[in-house]
This record gives sequence, structure tokens and C-alpha cells, in this order.
Amino acid sequence: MSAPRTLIDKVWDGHVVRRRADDPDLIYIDLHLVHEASSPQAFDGLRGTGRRVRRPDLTLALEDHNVPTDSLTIADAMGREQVETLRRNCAEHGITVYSLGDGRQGIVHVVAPERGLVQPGTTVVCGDSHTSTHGAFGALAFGVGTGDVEHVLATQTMPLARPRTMAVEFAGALPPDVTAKDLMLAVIAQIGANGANGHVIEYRGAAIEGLTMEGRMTLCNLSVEAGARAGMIAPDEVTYRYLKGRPDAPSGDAWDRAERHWRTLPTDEGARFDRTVTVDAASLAPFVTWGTNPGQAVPVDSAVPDPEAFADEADRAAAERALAYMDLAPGTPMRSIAVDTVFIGSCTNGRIEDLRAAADVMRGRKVADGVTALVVPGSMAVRRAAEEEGLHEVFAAAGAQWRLSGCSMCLGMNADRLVGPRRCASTSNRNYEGRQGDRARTHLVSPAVAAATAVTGRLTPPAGLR
Ligand SMILES: CC(C)[C@H](C(=O)O)[C@@H](O)C(=O)O
Ligand code: SF4
Repeated sequence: MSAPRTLIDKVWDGHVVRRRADDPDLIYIDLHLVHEASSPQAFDGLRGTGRRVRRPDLTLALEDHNVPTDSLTIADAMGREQVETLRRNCAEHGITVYSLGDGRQGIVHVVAPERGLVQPGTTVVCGDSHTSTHGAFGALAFGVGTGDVEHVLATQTMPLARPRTMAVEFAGALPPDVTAKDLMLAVIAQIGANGANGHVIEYRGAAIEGLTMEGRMTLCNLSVEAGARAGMIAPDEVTYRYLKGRPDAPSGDAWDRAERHWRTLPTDEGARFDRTVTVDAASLAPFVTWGTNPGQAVPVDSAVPDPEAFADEADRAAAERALAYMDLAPGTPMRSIAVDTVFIGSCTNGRIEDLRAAADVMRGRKVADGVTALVVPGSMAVRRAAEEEGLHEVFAAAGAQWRLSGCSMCLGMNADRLVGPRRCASTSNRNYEGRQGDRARTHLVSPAVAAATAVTGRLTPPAGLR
């Protein structure tokens, strides 16, 4: 009987191409996702050394960061250049690219799973930190730098030091209105924005088993905001049901073989993690950030904390600086904070269930005067699914804008950028200074909280409308 192993260990061990003392392991990569913002130098590097892409068939490119969401024409010269460069690079190397205007286009971390490309027990990389999303399937998925993108393009492998393992155990069931987004904002508030540095997290417990694949993707997406290298969830019936029948998932005998393998992946009884953190899921509430990192978060029914209350000096200084940037005073009830913009979208919360949750809150209601609300589906497939259900009509009737898919207002790399000292409730994953625009102030929230906030014009949990 071999020693009990974690899910992380099993996927790692199954992908070591070469192991040598004093060297990082060389890991095989099953799926390489590419986007326009982080790939140009990598392709230049290949060209400079006369190398080709080793496995174009295991590489998929998408246009997401620089694309507009209100038109199929990229007005901005730099954005256009990025996208055209990606198209040229992909044509030169025989890589499939889902371009702006293609029905399969969308945010890389939304499209790959919905196609069935991300499968349990595989390794997935992309020159993008939120590649951690794909860990929801029990894949080992992580963001890599541009130099690594080049290495993977050329060799389909990557040298990697074995990460440490961390179990995040959720005790108890989720209360109503508490979503995967709230769970993870609570985890990051508990362990800190660097709390999982150097680790791959496995999320465990009944609250996780009860999440849909979409919720699991939201959770794993935010792993990197806790500093983790990746986040993973063991595959189960929920995973298999989601994958079956997707265009790029295995079918027939190949499915049966794959499923037999997938069922061997969950962490063995008695396997050890380097670290374990326990989170009381049953005591959580909808969370919202007050500061400029995702760990600076509190339940929406509480107040902006007093920096003086932080025991750690660095935390205190960070809180003071964050409150100055956010223009907030200690003790201000979160629910009294007025916003002028609401963004519903991104690879964290731009999937169909997220849009359903937002539409459920907005149905029959209106966006408050003076508030601009953007609803940006994470992919064109999500957009079509939402339209089939009539969600776009709910948003339009409420006065929200219904857009094409892309990263949009998640970051200031395209036309959906906030100008001036605007304040935004956003379903995205980052709230650092200038993230959504030069002086923009971001409050990270779940889709339901974003929708309720759009209706009242102030940070509001959905229960606040009932
Ligand atoms: C532009 C890209 C490399 C970046 C990332 O790595 O995550 C972006 O997607 C982000 O969310 O900040
Ligand atoms: S939606 Fe936001 S977080 Fe996700 S890949 Fe795009 S920019 Fe990065």
C-alpha cells in the first residue's frame, strides 16, 4: 500500500517529465491558454531563436483584455495592435484563436471551462494570474510569467519547484445569500492577501461539495488573491455532470476511461497537508471590501474598521493608506457608502449563474438615479444563454447596460475604464489603487450584492431589498 497522497500530489506526480536533485521538477503541461496582453514578448522570443510552437493543438488563444464590449471595432490604437499581434502570432504558429466577433470568444478563464477543455487531473497554464480558476475541476492550474509562456510554447513543459500544500476546510453549511465570492473574501480577510504564499490550496468540506461548478470557479479564481500559487477542488459528480457533453470534453469510451482516472484523484484518507486552515462557513455573511486589497473586507452589515484596531503595524499603515485612497472614515457603516458605478462581470463572476443571481435581484426594479450599471457576460456563450432566458431584458428594463464579452471594467486596459474619482461596486477580483481607472475606488462584492447596490445606489445586501 503506498502512502496516502493529496489531490495536489497526485496531479503533480502524474506530470513530472524529469526529476533531478537540486533542480525544480520539469512538469508536462496539458493545456496552454494564451491572451493578447501577456503573449507578444513570448512569441518574439520564439522568433528570435527560430523555434516553433511544440503543440499548437494543446494551445488556445483568446482576445479578452483589450477588446471593447460595446462594439466589434477596437477604437484604441494600442489595444488594436495587441489584438492584431496575437492574430498574426497564432496564424504563424497554427494556434486556434477565438477572436472578437467569434461566437466562442470571451474571457479565457470563462471560455476554456465552458468548452469542456479543462479536465480533472490535468495541468493548465496561462500568462495570467487568474488561471487558478481552473483548479475548480481538480486541475493543477496556475498563472505564469511571459518567460514561462515562451518556454511552454516551445516545449509544452515547465520547470517548477514543488509547492507546499494547504487545506482550507470549511466547517458547516453556507447561510442564505452567502455565495462563493463571500466565502473567499472571508477566507482572504482571515488569512490575509499573502496568507497562502507559496502554497497550492485544496478547498474541502460540505460547503464546497454543495457548490456548483460556477461557484467553485469563483472560489478558485480568488485563490491567487490570497497569494496562493493555485487552488483546487476534488472532482465529484458535480464536476462530471458539468463536463459531460461539452464540445471539447471526451466522449464515448474516452469519457469512460477518463472518468475512471478522475475518480482516483481525490485526496486519500490520512494524506497530510503542510498547513490546514479552518473557516466557519455557517457564520458568514455577504462580504464587501473597504480597502485596496481583497483581504480588506468585512460583512456588508458592519462598518469601515478603525486602523487603530489592527494589532500589526504594517496592517495599520496599510489600512490608513487604503482609507485615504478610498476616501472613507473609520466607523462608517458599509451600507451608507454611495457608489456611482456597478460592474457585473469578469472571470470571477461573469458566468451564467452570476448573471442569474444579479437578474433575480434586479427583476422588476430600477437602477438608482446617478448610477451606471454594466452587465458584461464572461463569454459570448454566456451572453447567448442569458438572452435565451431573457436576462438581458431584465437588465435593460432596470436600466443597466447589456454588453458583449470581455474583461471590461475589471481592469483599465480597454474602453470600459473609470475616469476620475469614481466609486464602483464590482464583482471582479482586484481592488488595488487605479485598477479600474486612474483614481477609481473599487468595492469587491458578489453579483447579488452588486445588483442590490445598483438598485439602492449604496452598498446593499439582497436582504436589504426584501
Ligand atoms: C493582464 C494580465 C497578465 C493580468 C493577470 O495576470 O492577471 C490581468 O488578467 C489581471 O487580472 O490583472
Ligand atoms: S476578467 Fe479581470 S481578472 Fe479576469 S483575466 Fe480579465 S482582467 Fe484578469
